[in-house]
Amino acid sequence: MTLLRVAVDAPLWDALDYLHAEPLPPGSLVRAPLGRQTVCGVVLGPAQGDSATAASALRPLEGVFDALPPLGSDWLDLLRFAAGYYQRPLGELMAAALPTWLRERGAAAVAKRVADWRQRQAGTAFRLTPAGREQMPRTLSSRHAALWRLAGALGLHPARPADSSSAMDQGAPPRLSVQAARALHPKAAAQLRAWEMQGWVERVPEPCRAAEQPGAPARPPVLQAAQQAAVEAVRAARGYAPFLLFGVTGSGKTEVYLHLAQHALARNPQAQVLVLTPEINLTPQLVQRFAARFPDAMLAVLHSGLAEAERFDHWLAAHSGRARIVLGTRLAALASLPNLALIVVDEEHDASYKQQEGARYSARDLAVWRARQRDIPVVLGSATPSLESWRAAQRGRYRLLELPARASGSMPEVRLLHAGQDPLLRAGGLIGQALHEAIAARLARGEQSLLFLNRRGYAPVIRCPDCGWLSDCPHCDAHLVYHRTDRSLRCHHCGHRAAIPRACPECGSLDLQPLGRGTQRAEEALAELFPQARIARIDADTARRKGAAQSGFAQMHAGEVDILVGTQMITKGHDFQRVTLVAALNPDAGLFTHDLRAPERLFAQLMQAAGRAGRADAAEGGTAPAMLVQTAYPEHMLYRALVAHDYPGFAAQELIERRRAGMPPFSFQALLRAEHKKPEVLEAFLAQAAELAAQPAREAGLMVYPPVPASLARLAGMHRQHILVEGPNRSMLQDFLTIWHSALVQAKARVRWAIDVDPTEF
Ligand SMILES: Nc1ncnc2c1ncn2[C@@H]1O[C@H](COP(=O)(O)OP(=O)(O)OP(=O)(O)O)[C@@H](O)[C@H]1O
Ligand SMILES: [Zn+2]
Repeated sequence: MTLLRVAVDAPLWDALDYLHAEPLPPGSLVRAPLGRQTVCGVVLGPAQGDSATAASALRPLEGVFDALPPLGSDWLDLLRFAAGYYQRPLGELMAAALPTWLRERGAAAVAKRVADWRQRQAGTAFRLTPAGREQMPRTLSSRHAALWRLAGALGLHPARPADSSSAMDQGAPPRLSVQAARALHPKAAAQLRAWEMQGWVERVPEPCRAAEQPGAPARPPVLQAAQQAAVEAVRAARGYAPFLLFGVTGSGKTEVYLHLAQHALARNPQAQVLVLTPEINLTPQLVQRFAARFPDAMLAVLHSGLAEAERFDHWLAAHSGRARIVLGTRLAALASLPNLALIVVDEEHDASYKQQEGARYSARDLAVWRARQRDIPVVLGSATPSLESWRAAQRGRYRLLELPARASGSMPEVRLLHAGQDPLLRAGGLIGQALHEAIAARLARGEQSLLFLNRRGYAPVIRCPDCGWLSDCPHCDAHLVYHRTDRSLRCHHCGHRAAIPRACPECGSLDLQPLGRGTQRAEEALAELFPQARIARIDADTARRKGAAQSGFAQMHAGEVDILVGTQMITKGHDFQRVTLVAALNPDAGLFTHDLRAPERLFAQLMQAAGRAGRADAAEGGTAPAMLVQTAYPEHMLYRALVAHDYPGFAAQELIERRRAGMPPFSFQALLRAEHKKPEVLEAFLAQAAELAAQPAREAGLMVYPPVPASLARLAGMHRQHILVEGPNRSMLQDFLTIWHSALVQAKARVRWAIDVDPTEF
């Protein structure tokens, strides 16, 4: 028997020791007993002989996932680093990094699925060989209808052998999956095997793919000079090299990623490329573009929207090294990728890269850490970089690559519509005079408009005009939002639902009124103003139905929608070809909050939204692309920078403010977040926490602020407060956190608390 140290899938601060018949290499995945359960675990190495566990309490492992290759030492180091940096238990990071399906299964079930997966990968798709292309036509005649169709599906057109030098010949031959072949003829699989024996077709791995199938292999466009320079700079880099690709919307950043991936894959036949994207379901085009460009590379996608078993398959494709391209959301930053050679972080500024519960890691920051660890290039791309990355580029820590112009089409002209001077808006309308006219002009020319506002539902609150009663959530410091479609009131924070009262619960008045506006109300207003228009709405409500958002976007791309209205979901990533008008209905709320990142977010969102207009070269007689912003503050610096499409100007201003206030990126922060049902218990804990922090903070030269309520001070019945710690130096902050954290653990408080390093929400 040997003793092994194992990190288990449980929120424990220490790894545990287990007995096993023979030594196992570090990284081995195992199943280990823990209390009355068994959990997934990862072997860290032999036990150190310092186990707190008494020899009599040592237990043997329950099973070893020997169907899976062990996780690499680089992966273990990544998890250890992340656990240490974010002050979280290793087990919690494992839970974030490993697919749930794996964590919940025994060794036998996993072995079976791995075997099935290997079999599926062994080749269930066929494609023509050069010999088949030449010889097969001689044996086929159109009278054998089934064979004829099968050959046609493989890309061979036997009727016209003379054509073989034309277009068909140049791209990769289409692959035909056995499944698709069977749909043509029940005996198609046997026929394909017979052709395989003749050497006319060959098996190709059927890659893990997202649901959408690639179109014909698309020919890459010739890169423009700025794109070419960016590609060359990254290609020329050796070892760790972080780049910030600052490219305006539509400048062809994705095209740069595709070329970089191509070079990385060509340079090394094992190389894997990791591409992170904020929300994969909103950017299916990205998956399609990669799948189409690399028809022969296995592509895996990793995001939380996959069915659990499916996510395991994709994880396995990455972990086994078979997947050459891995596209995923933030959780993919923690994927096991043994041959990682290049990392791309698309829309690197996006807030969704920061995990906001459990292990609160930043996928972007971990991506950069991984690149350094693996000694490879990492490309952070954005039209509106985070101020952290922008400053890193200014200081020369990241190399700045610029794409200053659109690859096609032109940037929309941004116009600020003064809400205070618009008669329709002043009368309480949602669509002002100028916007009304602009939409009408688009409708007349068959062009599309995209309108967004940041509130879903019908109205953000119901109000009683007689006594001032508001529809508040009983569990949160938030209003219940009125949803007209199912006549409900809903809390967007805790999910609480209530029926709309017939009369005011306070004074009995029957005159309850919706206050403010949400997407449903905007949709209704548009339908009244433009009865002939085809209007679609996409927001978190309509997207709840699986595939609904995708089909909404597909209709938009297909030109079946005239006006798309929605939340910020519709402003991201899509390469719309017919949109010539984008409008922000009411963005002002983002200007005045005490969240230091609110202006940065609002600016990025408006720039992204502007980026959806004018992407194709204007049609003959078409309207010039425009973005309209309805605002009561047209003089605001943020809007002025937007009009000038001036991210660098905006960033310079914001950085001046941040430096003056001593805020990130000029300082480093951590939050102690705490919550409890009883405010007095919460306050006592935070007073104790502040006391524990005082001395080590003084020694490290850090500032500890007094406890303050979170911006949502009560959520689902819990009172929430936090303590902010700030200092000029990351490693001092880290050292302090380690001390403070263990003091807090020892305090054994009854309060739920967590440390959030580099917090982005307050
Ligand atoms: N070199 C090129 N020549 C012609 N067209 C190009 C070129 N590069 C990109 N395009 C086209 O320009 C459009 C915008 O490119 P792409 O989607 O890569 O830009 P992006 O910077 O990633 O956009 P965004 O940030 O707005 O999502 C696409 O339709 C793309 O096919
Ligand atoms: Zn609530």
